Formats: sequence, structure tokens, C-alpha cells
Amino acid sequence: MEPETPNPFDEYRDTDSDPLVRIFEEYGRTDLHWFVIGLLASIVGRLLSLTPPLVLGLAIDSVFTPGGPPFGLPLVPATMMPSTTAGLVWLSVGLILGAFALGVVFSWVQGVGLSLFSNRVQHAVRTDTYAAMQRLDMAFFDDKQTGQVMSVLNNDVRNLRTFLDSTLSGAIQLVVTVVGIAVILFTLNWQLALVTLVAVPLLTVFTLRFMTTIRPLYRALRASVGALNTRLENNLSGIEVIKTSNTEMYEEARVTEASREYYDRTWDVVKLEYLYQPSMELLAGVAFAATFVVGGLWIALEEPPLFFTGDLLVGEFVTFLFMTQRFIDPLAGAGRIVNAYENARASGERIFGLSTLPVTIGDDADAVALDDVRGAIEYDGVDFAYANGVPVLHDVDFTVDPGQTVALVGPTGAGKSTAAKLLLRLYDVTDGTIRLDGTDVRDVRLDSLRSAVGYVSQEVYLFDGTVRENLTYGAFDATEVEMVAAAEAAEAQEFIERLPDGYDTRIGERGVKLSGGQRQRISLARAMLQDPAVLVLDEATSAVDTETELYIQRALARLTEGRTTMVIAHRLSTVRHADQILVLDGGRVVERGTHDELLAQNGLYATLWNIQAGALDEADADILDELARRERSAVETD
Ligand SMILES: Nc1ncnc2c1ncn2[C@@H]1O[C@H](COP(=O)(O)OP(=O)(O)OP(=O)(O)O)[C@@H](O)[C@H]1O
Repeated sequence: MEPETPNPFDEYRDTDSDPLVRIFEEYGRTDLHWFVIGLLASIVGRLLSLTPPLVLGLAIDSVFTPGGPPFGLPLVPATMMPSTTAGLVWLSVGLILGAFALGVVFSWVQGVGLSLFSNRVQHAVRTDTYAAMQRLDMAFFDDKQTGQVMSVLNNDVRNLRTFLDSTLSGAIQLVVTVVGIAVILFTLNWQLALVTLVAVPLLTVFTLRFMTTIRPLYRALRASVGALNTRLENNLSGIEVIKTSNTEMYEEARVTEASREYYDRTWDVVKLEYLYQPSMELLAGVAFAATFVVGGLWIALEEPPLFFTGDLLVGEFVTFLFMTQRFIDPLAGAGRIVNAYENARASGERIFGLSTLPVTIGDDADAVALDDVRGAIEYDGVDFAYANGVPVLHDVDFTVDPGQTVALVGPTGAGKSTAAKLLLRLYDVTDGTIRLDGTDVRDVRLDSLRSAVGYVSQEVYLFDGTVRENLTYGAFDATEVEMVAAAEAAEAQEFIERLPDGYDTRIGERGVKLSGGQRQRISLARAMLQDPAVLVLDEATSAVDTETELYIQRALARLTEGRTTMVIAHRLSTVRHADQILVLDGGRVVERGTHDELLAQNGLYATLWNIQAGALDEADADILDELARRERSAVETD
């Protein structure tokens, strides 16, 4: 098995502030009224639930015990009380039933209020975090942590919702119940109340200790969810490679390992819970038993036991026992709330960690929008290194006049794609300057730069959707006529019309239902519709048959016509007619000139040309040229 790689998300965690407080500050305000309504309903509901045992105790002492004290309710004048025993019984029953019925209403209000609040916050957090994630630098995505990001946007955001929905109100209910009951118990009999409450400090110490111990375990658990997602996501994306490489068993082992890690981290949490929960329940049981023993003796002996003083009525004792149960149970269950809190906190740290990552490639306040881009490009002493610090480009210098084509060629890994990506500011230069129409690209607004510079990558990415949706992607205002014209110019019209539903054919995730050549032509049509002043073409390495190649070359000729074009060429035959060819080697421009000039220099370019079976290539290229010439004259004579 491969060595465990450090989880990159550890460094993105925001631990400076309590993320759950931030959630309220940043997201809670707009919908706070729903939270308050839900919370108030939950508090009233809790208090109502204390009514039945209280009324029951009163009824036992005043109604069912001959000679007991008069039936009195707080805040209700004695004159308003029924005078007959039957009346009092009905009053008691009515109060108990009324409390239950009202409880149902309040619990409904609580559910609606808190659900609305938590779901709205969840929606806002998810969309904001997604938007923030999208703005992050390419360097972030280079680490390929799709699964981790997905788990932040899905699992972590959902955890947060659960916290806002039930945990938080659960915690407040707990406090209300405990304080409410403590007040009632002290009012009924403060001495017996002390017996019951003796367990509280112990329960509190236990819970605090549990919180600090379980926090790091939850962090590890959340990270392992992300790691498992990453593995699954990677494997689904690479399913074709897995099948064709016969690596199903190997991948099963890797998924098993990631799943095992998740299982182990979950188990760490569960083990601690199983240690804590019974201890709490035991303590609660002891408190209940102590109350029962002391109160029971008090009633049975008809005098206070030990050092206790005063009276205890049977009804009071019944209320006491009911209340003790209701008091102790939630306290013993505080662990569940602590658990959910720590789980949500770990999730919140990840969410804010992701959404507050610094973005280095963005717009300065005084960034300018470019109008009417002519397409003059200038690379001036450009150096570049990726995040790992290894220099990739050294002192790259060149200029391209508007409308001209520059080709970047050179051995694999020479830095061609990197040089091109710098023009789009997918990364920023480490040193030197890149200018578009004389303006440093770092001073141009990103949206304006990227609409001026089109990028056709060698890995054509098509979205799951129809051909139409993919063609008009990024040019959403394009009309039907414009779209069809672009498809025609990209030599795609014919095959699209042969698809079962034409432009409305769904092409599957990443366009898997199309051939490589078809995908390339769709991406060229997309670029035509976007109509950028400057085009960066990362030429496809995968060979297509000669006919398709012809189509693509023809489409390319139309696309690059009148536009400044930077082509990253792998097959030299395709750039023989470029106005300028730059030969990169080890990140430096080692030769420059036209095809003929470079061949005459007899340097690296000439060698590469020969390696690519130049003679044969030349013959192929001549055939292509001839075919293209005939096509053109056919079109002209039409
Ligand atoms: N995201 C990245 N992070 C770190 N290093 C990278 C990254 N992308 C490329 N590199 C490194 O930068 C160097 C130049 O890569 P680049 O893709 O620009 O070469 P290229 O000339 O376009 O190669 P090819 O012809 O194979 O496409 C290589 O050594 C590569 O390993």
C-alpha cells in the first residue's frame, strides 16, 4: 500500500474563531426571526411538558388526600378555583390534557421555525462556499482534492444544518428544562432538591472532559470522510483506466483502506461515546436512587430522615420523582448534544477554512476592462514556478502582433502549456510581465481578460447535457442562427444533424457519447461562438484519422483567421505556416523563427522535425494542404 499522504485540508481549517458563532454572525441574521420563533416555541413546549407532573402532585395532595392543603395554582386567585372535588378533578384533567394539546402545537411551530431557519442557512452557506471555492486559484485544484471539496459542500454543510435544526435547540431546551425543574424542585422542598442536584457538578465535569477529548477525534473523522470521497471520486472518473488496466482488485483494496480509515475514525468516536454515555446514565441513576431513598424514607417514616427537617407530602414526592427523571435524563443525554456540537464544529472549521482561503489571482481595485482588444501579446522576461517552487519557465521573451499566429513547440514538459496558461492568468508569473495590448494582464479585470482570450484545451471537457448546451456554453446569448453557423464553421454541423436528436442530443457526462474528433469540433465551435480576439489552442495529442484531421484543420483555419493565436503544437506539421515558431526546451526559448528558418538552423527544431518522421509528415501535410486548397476552391466556385 502507498504511504499515507498528509491531508491537505488540515492546513485549510479555520480554528481561529468558533465557526458556529460565525455561522450566526454571517448567515443567521436574515432569518433570525425563524430561529427565535422556533426557539421560543421549543422553550414554551418544554415548560408545558412540566405541567402534568406538577398538576398530578397537586391533585394527589389536595384532591385525593383527605384533609390535604387547598388546591392552588400559581398566579390564579383561590376564588376562581372550583369548590367541589369533582370540579377539581376535572380541572386537573383539563390542565393536563390542555398542556399536552398545546405542547403539540408548540412542537409543530418549533419544527417549522427551526427547519426553515436551518435549511435557509444551509442553502446560503452551500452556495457561498461553492462560489468562494470557484474563485480559488488553480494551484488549489492542482492538488486534485475534488472529493474533499465535495464532502465540505455536502456532508459538512449538512452537519451544520443538523446542528442548527436540532442540536442548538436541544441544548437550549436542556438548559431551560434543567433550570425550570431546579426552580420547581427547590420550591417544593429545597433539602430533597439538594440530594437530586448533587450529581450535577459531576455530570458537568464529565461532559466538559468529554468535549475536549472528542474534539480532535471528530476532526479526524471529518477528514477521513473527505479522503474516502476523494478516492471514490477519483475511481469513478478513472473507471475506464481501471477496467482496461485490470486494476479492479487493486482499487478495491484502496477503497477498502479508505473506508477502513473512516470506520476506524468513527469507531474512535463511538468508543469514547460508549464510555461516557453509560457513566452519565449511572450517575443519573444514582441521583434518582438517592432522591427515591431519602424521599421514600421521609414518607414511610412520616418524619424527616437523617439531618433533614420539615414535611414532605406524597404528592410532592410524586412530582419530585417525575421531575427528577425529567431533569436527570436530559443531563445524562447532554453527551449527544456535545457530540453533535463537536461534529458540527469540525464541519464548520472546514467550511470556513475553505471559504476564507486567500485568493491571489483576482481583480485589483483599479483593474481595467479591455475594450476592442486588438490582440497584441508581449511576454517580457517571464519566469514561472508552480507552488512546489521548481522553476518551469526562464526569461521567456516574445511578442505577437495582432492577428498573427505564434506556435510553441518543444519536447514534452518544456513548459509550452504553462506559458500559454499564464496569458489567461490561470497562474501569475513569478517574475517579468505579460501584456495584452500593452496592458499588464494583472491590471486587467479577469472577466475582461478571459473573454478576450479564448482557450481551447487539448482535453476537451463537455458538460453533461445536450449538444446545444455545450455549444453555447459561455456564449449563452447566441442565437440559433449563430450557433448553427459556428457548428458549420467548425465542421460539426454534419455529424450533429446525424445524431438522434440533433442539437438536442444528450452527450453524456464529459461527452463520452461522442468520438474524440467530434468532441474537438464541438469545442472549436464553442470557441467560434465566444469569438475571442486572442485564441490559445492547446493542440490535441491524440491522433485522429486523416479525414477528421482535415476537417479539424479546416475548422482551425477558419477559427484562427484574423485572430491572434497561440498554438501549443505537438505535431509540427500543423504549425508549418505559423508566423513565428518558438522552440522551448527546459523552460527557455532556445530557437525562434519560421518553419523554414528553423529547419535551416538545423538545431532542436530540425531534430524534432526529423524525429517526427519529417519527410513522411511533410508528405502528409502536403496532401492536407492540397485537399484544403481544393475544398476552398470548391466553396469559392459554389
Ligand atoms: N500544476 C502543476 N504543478 C506543478 N508542476 C506542474 C504543473 N503542471 C505542469 N507542471 C510541470 O511543469 C513543467 C512544464 O509542464 P507543461 O505542461 O507546461 O509542459 P508542456 O511543454 O506543455 O508539455 P506537454 O508537451 O507534455 O504538454 C513540467 O515539468 C510539469 O511537470
